[in-house]
Amino acid sequence: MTTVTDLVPYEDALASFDPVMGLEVHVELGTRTKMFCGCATELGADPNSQVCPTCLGLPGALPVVNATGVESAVRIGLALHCEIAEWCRFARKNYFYPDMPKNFQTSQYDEPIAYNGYLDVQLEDGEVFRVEIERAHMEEDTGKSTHVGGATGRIHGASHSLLDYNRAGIPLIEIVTKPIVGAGERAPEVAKAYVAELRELIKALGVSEARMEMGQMRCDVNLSLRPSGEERFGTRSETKNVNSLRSVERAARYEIQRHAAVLSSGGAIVQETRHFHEDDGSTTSGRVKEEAEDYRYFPEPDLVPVAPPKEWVEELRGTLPELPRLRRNRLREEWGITQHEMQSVLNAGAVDLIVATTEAGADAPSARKWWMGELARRANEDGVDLAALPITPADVARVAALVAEGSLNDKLARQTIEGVLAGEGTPDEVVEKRGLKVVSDDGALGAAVDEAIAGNPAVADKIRGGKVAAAGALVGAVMKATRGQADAARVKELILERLGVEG
Ligand SMILES: Nc1ncnc2c1ncn2[C@@H]1O[C@H](COP(=O)(O)OP(=O)(O)OP(=O)(O)O)[C@@H](O)[C@H]1O
Ligand SMILES: [Mg+2]
Ligand SMILES: [Mg+2]
Repeated sequence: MTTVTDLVPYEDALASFDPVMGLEVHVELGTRTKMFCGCATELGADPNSQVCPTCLGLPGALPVVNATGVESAVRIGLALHCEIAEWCRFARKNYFYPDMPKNFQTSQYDEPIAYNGYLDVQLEDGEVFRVEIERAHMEEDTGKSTHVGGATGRIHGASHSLLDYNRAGIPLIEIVTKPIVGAGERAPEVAKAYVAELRELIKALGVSEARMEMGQMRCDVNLSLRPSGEERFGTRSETKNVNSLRSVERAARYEIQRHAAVLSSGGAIVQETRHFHEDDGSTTSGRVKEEAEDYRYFPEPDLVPVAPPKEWVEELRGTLPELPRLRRNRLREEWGITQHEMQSVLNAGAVDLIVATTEAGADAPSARKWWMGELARRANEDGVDLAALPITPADVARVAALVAEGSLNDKLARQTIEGVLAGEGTPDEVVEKRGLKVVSDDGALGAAVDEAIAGNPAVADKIRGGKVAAAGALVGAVMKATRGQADAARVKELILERLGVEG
């Protein structure tokens, strides 16, 4: 399948070379309609059911700019601390590719809507690394080709290519970094952290769900090496459409090792696009890359220039949410957890759920405990996102409240959650229907306690002799006999009372 390429061990590559990276991230905006026409953007529609003369580039069709698309672009630019152009145009980027029905992509070239910004990213050890942003510009997505037939199902060897233009014309924002220098051996980690932070930012802005696995956000990883101490950049390779955080990190790492192998053996890097392969983490050659002039960029004659009024831009600046990194650090302190624990919460997609649960009245440790424990396990088992589980933060807060007031113990609380997930109703309804209340009534517990003492005379003697810790075994026996519904603390008190021992 993939051609085997010599690689230099990672540490050796870094001993002789300094990596330079450039990340281009494409984000599909969640607008209702396409960037230049009124076609719907919903996913999953029948192929070629969401197309019109404009997005198919038929002669005589005229595009119109999607105002929400521009607003999203400005908000992204502002959140990235960019300057916003007072006046800018779209440009035609001309190239032939079957998934691009117009034979050009409407993009922006030397007049991007946002430029000169930065995004601070936090690395695993807590250090903050600033990634400078060159520009964020508006453009449109291409269609989708599927290669079928033949032996491999890949483009080479397939007998047919099927084209679906539903995606053609969906608004994209392309965010391009300046060359990232000075990351050294941490370049792959920086790349991953940058894309992760950008994704959080995009989600916080509400402009896209930014689901990488669905292609709503994808990253091109440009990478070159220069001999340590050298000023001039080396020739870059560009690994296209990397679609997970882990893959971004792996692609950068692989390219560092591959470039080092080529350069160390006296070879030269070809400026080309490359494809990343999830299975073995390798990249293979794509096409030799056009230079900008090959695209014959020129200003789009069919679209008016975009001139965002200053007051409007300032108004949008006022609506920006708290930056995700700062919000995470604030919550981390409020919840009293480590950076590492916060990372797990983030990875689980649980930040907002925990916040909502605390807002519904739970304390942060309980909210975190349920979402990161029982519920994370369930989501994992069912292969769904935590947020997709059929339980609300208010439900979780109610369970936590029942535990806090002593009506439920841990085990019963888990059964209550199980009932809610099974669609049996609200936590109170589940408790009622399943009869899950903790039994703390002495009358009801007394018999079980007596039985436990009678059934374990040796343990009872130990306790009488002063070994209070041994009471745990008897508590366990009572819990078992009452199918977990006894109030464990009260049971222990009763046992000690019965045996005439001070607690
Ligand atoms: N020698 C280099 N080594 C590593 N990164 C580089 C180098 N030169 C430029 N870059 C980075 O590579 C990226 C290039 O993206 P850009 O969109 O500007 O151009 P492109 O890749 O030629 O165009 P396209 O949008 O068609 O892919 C930028 O992030 C830039 O900072
Ligand atoms: Mg680019
Ligand atoms: Mg590029």
